[in-house]
Amino acid sequence: MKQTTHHVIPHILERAILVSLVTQKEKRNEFLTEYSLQELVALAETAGVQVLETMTQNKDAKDSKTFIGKGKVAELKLRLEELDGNTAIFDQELSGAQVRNLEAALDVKIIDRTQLILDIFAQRANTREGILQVELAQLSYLLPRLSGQGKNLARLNGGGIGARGPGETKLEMDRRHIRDRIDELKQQMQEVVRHRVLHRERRKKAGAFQVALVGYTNAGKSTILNQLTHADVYVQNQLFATLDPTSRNLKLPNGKEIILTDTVGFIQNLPHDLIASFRATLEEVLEADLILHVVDSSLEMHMEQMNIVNAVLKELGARDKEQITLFNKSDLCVTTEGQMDAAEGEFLRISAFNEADLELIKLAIQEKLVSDSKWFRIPANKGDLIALLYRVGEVLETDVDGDDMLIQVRVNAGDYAKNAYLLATYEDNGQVEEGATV
Ligand SMILES: Nc1nc2c(ncn2[C@@H]2O[C@H](COP(=O)(O)OP(=O)(O)OP(=O)(O)O)[C@@H](O)[C@H]2O)c(=O)[nH]1
Repeated sequence: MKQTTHHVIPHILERAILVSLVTQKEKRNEFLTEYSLQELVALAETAGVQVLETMTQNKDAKDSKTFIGKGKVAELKLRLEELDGNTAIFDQELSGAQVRNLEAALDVKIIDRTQLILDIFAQRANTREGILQVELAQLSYLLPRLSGQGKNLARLNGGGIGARGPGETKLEMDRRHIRDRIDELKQQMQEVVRHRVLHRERRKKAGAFQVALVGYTNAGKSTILNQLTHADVYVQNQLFATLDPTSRNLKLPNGKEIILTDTVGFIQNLPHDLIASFRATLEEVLEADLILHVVDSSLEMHMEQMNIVNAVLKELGARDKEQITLFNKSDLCVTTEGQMDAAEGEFLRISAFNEADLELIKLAIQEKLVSDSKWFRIPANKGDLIALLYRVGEVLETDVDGDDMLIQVRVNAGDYAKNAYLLATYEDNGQVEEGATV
């Protein structure tokens, strides 16, 4: 019987040589290029590819026809034959013409970094939103790469990378059909986005404090979410184990509940089509009151990873959000003060498996929540103002002092500003410094 779920499609084993081109411009940052190639190995293995070896080509500039140049193509062909390879995976994005020329010259399947990442996403997508987003990204990648009548799609009929995913059967369509399908997917996405916005608004109305876990892929975001909330989110020592955002309630030491959301991992050179297609998901980060930026501090490259995440956050417009950096996996390494100083704002050095560290995370969130709040002293006969406070934010604590009610509220800046003329005179700053000596 034919299986329809993409998880169980029999895997066509790719035996691949991984190729990276270092141009003069990139040479200045050789370390990053080398790291990118190592990462490509991890990505390929995550996608189920057998990696035969890696190959680097130094060149002044890319070759418009074959990307790496004729001589290197000949060398690659020889190695593919010697090692019985059937695939070449390139660390940079290739044009449609380059793919066709390389295919003609090498007679193996040609994949680039973007296509590989899209393939992993296609295997991971589980929700309707994730599936739509991946298919949209795959087709947007494919469309400008089709030649003539789209006959080159035949190369995908063999299955494996580039042919897998939610839109699998649809990848065999011609150009016109692909355009129609992209329009259809965009429409369906609008519906999904509308739902998401409604859902977010509802959550905002409910006044919940929202915290988003962001970070480079494999940094430990899902583990932290699971450990903090006893959730059951898929954790794997693999890249992009989580694709769809997962939200859970988390109770803080003071008894308040907040919403903690795990998001898709970031990676360098995240394909542009993917960022565009996943905007709806990534925008969850924009709604957060606080970002927990998880860093795998056991990696030599963790500073570079941090910068990449910060750059993506900037692209999303989330750069000015409050951040706490969590230098995770401290059980595996010693992170120096100097390295941690590079964090934006506050930071904690933690291990997701250490109970005391988990408490520290909760306390840090609690501190932010409380520092976001104001105390008000409202005379008992001003019931309307008390009701108003419940509308402009989340009431954290109440107390009574003689005839006055003391109310601590995490105010929603916009709503508060509109009502400040009524409320400002009742702000009570003395209350915040609890236990202060007179
Ligand atoms: N030693 C150690 N391992 C950890 C720690 N936190 C997470 N891990 C491991 O790191 C790997 C990745 O963890 P995940 O929680 O899946 O990472 P993620 O950031 O959600 O990954 P993506 O879904 O790829 O974005 C898993 O094997 C975890 O067990 C930690 O503090 N110490």
